[in-house]
Parts: sequence; C-alpha cells; structure tokens
Amino acid sequence: MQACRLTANNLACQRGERLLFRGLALELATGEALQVKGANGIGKSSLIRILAGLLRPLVGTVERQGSVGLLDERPALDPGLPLGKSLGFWQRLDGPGDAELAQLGLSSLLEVPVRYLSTGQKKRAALARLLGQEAAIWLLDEPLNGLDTRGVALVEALVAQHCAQGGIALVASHQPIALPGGAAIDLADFTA
Ligand SMILES: Nc1ncnc2c1ncn2[C@@H]1O[C@H](COP(=O)(O)OP(=O)(O)OP(=O)(O)O)[C@@H](O)[C@H]1O
Repeated sequence: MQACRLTANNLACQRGERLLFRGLALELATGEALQVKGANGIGKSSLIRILAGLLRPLVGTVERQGSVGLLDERPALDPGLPLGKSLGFWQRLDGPGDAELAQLGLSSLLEVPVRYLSTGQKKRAALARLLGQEAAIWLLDEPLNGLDTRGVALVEALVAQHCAQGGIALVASHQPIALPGGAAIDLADFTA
C-alpha cells in the first residue's frame, strides 16, 4: 500500500444552531489507528463525514493523502437484490473477492436478498465492500453495531491487518475496540 496520511487542523463543526466541537486536530500516518469516542449525538458521525470530505467544517482544514473507504450505517447495497448480485455491482468496480466473503462468513448468504439480512449480516456485507475497495484510509462509523462477539473480534483483526499493511483507520465508536497502538480521543474534550 502506498504511504498515506490524514491530517485535520483546528476543526469546528456546527449542525443546525449547535456548535458540536471545536479546536479538534489529529494526524494519522501510515499504519496508525485512532478511536473517536463520545456519547450519542456528540458529533462522531459528523466528524467522520468532515474527514471524508462529505461535510464542510465550520472552520478548519482536512488533508488526505490516499484513497478513502467509508463505512457507516448505510451498507450501500441494493436492498432488493440478492447479496451476491448486490456485492457483484461493487465487484465490477473494486469489490470483494471470494476470500473476503469467506472471511466475513458471507459465502452462504449470497442468494439472500439484502433486505432480509440481519443487522450484523448487513454490517459484515458492508465490511466486505470496504475490503474490496482496498482504500488506504478507513473511516469507520460505529463498525461494531449489530455484531456479535466474533464479529467484533473480526473487525479488530481486519483493522489490525489493514494497519499492518500500511493503511490508516479512524474508528468512531462508543463501544470499546482494540486498535493497534490503542490511541483514542474523546469528542467531549472538544465540545464548545
Ligand atoms: N443535518 C443536520 N442538521 C442539523 N442537525 C444535525 C444534522 N445531522 C445531525 N445533526 C445533529 O448533530 C448532532 C451530532 O450528530 P452525529 O450523528 O454527528 O452524532 P454521533 O456522535 O455520531 O451520534 P451517535 O453516537 O448517536 O451516532 C446531533 O445532535 C444531531 O441531531
């Protein structure tokens, strides 16, 4: 994987009338991971969207070196299609291979329409799409939601593998997650 970097300087975020956080800075170099902690509604998803370039900060700058893979509550898979076909859409672009599907326990679900998948199965499917993307910078918004104990361990292993290969992972989660290096920030420290 090519060297990557994610830098944010003096970020502030306002949604509606509310200033969610301010003065937030972070710097992640190749191989590094960071957990963003904080209570519901504090602004974790907003920060992820700012870092992904999907939301404009009130002030501050973001610099990304490397492609971005975003995982959030929307799996970006057609709910009407069987999982295999839905993932196949991405497969034609940059989607997952058979090894990734097996690793995520999805091989037996490929004929099941996406809308019938359980919450945890949808999350695993979204992870398959992310893996296939081979993006350098992972921005994961609550990746553990809906996952069982083995699923949590799997996400931890995938992030460790991604970082070992030189990727970056920023993980917003209110749940404990073991990340390489164990670095974390709490958005409560940046609330206005
Ligand atoms: N488009 C919007 N307009 C106005 N307010 C918004 C908008 N989107 C989100 N908010 C508000 O911004 C705040 C932060 O939302 P955000 O989704 O970033 O929090 P979060 O920390 O990810 O929460 P959770 O842990 O519940 O997912 C919330 O109070 C939410 O209601």
